[in-house]
Amino acid sequence: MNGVKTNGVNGVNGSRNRNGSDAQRPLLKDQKIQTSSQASASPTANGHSATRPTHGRKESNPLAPPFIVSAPGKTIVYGEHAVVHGKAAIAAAISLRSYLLCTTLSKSKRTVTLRFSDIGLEHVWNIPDLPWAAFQRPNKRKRYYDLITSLDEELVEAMQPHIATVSPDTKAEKRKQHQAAASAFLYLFLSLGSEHSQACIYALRSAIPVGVGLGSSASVSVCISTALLLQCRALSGPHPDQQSRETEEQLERINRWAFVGELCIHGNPSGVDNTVATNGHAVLFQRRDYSRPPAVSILRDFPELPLLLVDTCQAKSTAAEVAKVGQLKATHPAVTGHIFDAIDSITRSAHEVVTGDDPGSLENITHLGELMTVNHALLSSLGVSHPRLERLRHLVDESGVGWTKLTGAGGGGCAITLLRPDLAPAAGQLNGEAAHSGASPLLDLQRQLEEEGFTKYETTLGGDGVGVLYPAIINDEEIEQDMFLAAEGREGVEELVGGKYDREAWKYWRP
Ligand SMILES: Nc1ncnc2c1ncn2[C@@H]1O[C@H](COP(=O)(O)OP(=O)(O)O)[C@@H](O)[C@H]1O
Ligand SMILES: C[C@@](O)(CCOP(=O)(O)O)CC(=O)O
Repeated sequence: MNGVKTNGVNGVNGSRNRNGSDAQRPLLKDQKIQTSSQASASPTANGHSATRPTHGRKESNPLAPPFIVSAPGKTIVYGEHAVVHGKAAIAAAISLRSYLLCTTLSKSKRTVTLRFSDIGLEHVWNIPDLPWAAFQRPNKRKRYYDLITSLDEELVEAMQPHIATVSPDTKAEKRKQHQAAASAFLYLFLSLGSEHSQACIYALRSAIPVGVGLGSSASVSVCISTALLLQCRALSGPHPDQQSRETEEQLERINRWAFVGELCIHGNPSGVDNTVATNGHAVLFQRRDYSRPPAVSILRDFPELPLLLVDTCQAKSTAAEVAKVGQLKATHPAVTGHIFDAIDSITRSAHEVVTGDDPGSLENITHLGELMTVNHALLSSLGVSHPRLERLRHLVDESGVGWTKLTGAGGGGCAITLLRPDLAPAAGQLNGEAAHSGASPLLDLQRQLEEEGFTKYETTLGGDGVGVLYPAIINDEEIEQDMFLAAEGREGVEELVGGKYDREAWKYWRP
């Protein structure tokens, strides 16, 4: 693993691997790790960088210790769907995250394993059996810094027999979910790795509910992209004294490959989800031309809006909702064009407010709230609402606590409600004790939502993008795969990976 500094941590030398697993021991504290410039000395078989010893005897080549990468989910505040058609959107990272634990195996092993236990996916591929020849043909081979804007159909086809064997006996819907995640992984593994790639187990846990519009797929894609780029030594850092420009470059590299993962999972993504999952905070995002990088402005000072995030618990498919809007556009180009333009104006008006003075004033929140109401109505006119979303909106409207819109693809999934500041508890209190005591229209609403089977998610907006825990050690203890996979629910995973107790251990690329 290149350029990733050991934390000099506590426990790097003395870490305990409690099940004596196949994983290699972590690097020693003072062991030198290659930097990317050193690594670029000679290309490997896959065209990636690596150093070659200059003397006759081979240097020992310790395998990487287990490490974890993590990325947040997101909520689209304004502009979903229109963003697929070249308009602007604002999205913010949420505090729910995915975690990918990568355990390199000894050299005698030649397998790559996915253990994505949230969705019940377990799969093993034999590395030598994978279609390397197709991916490494001179006109097909991709470099880690390439910008890829569409999948190569021939490569997708070459990969197909290896995807068809993923969960063949599960129900169609589940199989689709498994094969989508497996495709994202395999396309990136084949693009960034080689037949000499080290055997590794990739174990995934996510606190982000799957397929409810909170960007679970983008978060997973960012984790996969980061892990594979780290393993092929195409990233430097993250470390705190890294220069801004270099940091931005690493994030850009991660984001480009995460977009490829998103292409595998839902066909026609705008890229806004993976961009916010990579960079964190909030973003103003627009992709006018799919052959070029999108225009992205990171909103680091995105206000702490008092938001309620509610799940209709109605399953939806991003791919299906995006396709539905695409179909409407094909049939009614002028009408949908006007709707997209109106959504674009909403996003721009909201951007002015959130980047202006005092975005949290009653007047500005009212402005933002009214924009949400109109944005929802326009999404509804595109056909991506759902009776459950309309019921939710109706309940919120009746309670008078704020303004609601669907977030993400719609067709079910989640909605966000911006709370009136004169009625809402302070943002920090929204999810805590204060939200459960006393009588208020907000509490009444929350009770009613519960009664009708809606689920509230506790989250804050903004926060860091992709992060790395290298090695996977928290408070002097190595995080073991079995424990990680068995951790109970979101709290169990978060407690294990130590976000709360050992914040220093996690490193982020912060430009
Ligand atoms: N925890 C997870 N483990 C494995 N795969 C996941 C996980 N979360 C999401 N995915 C992948 O992402 C897909 C969901 O993507 P999508 O329908 O776009 O939902 P969302 O709105 O949450 O992004 C799943 O079918 C699966 O392939
Ligand atoms: C509908 C869309 O704008 C957002 C989809 O978000 P999600 O997959 O529902 O989290 C699609 C996209 O931007 O790729």
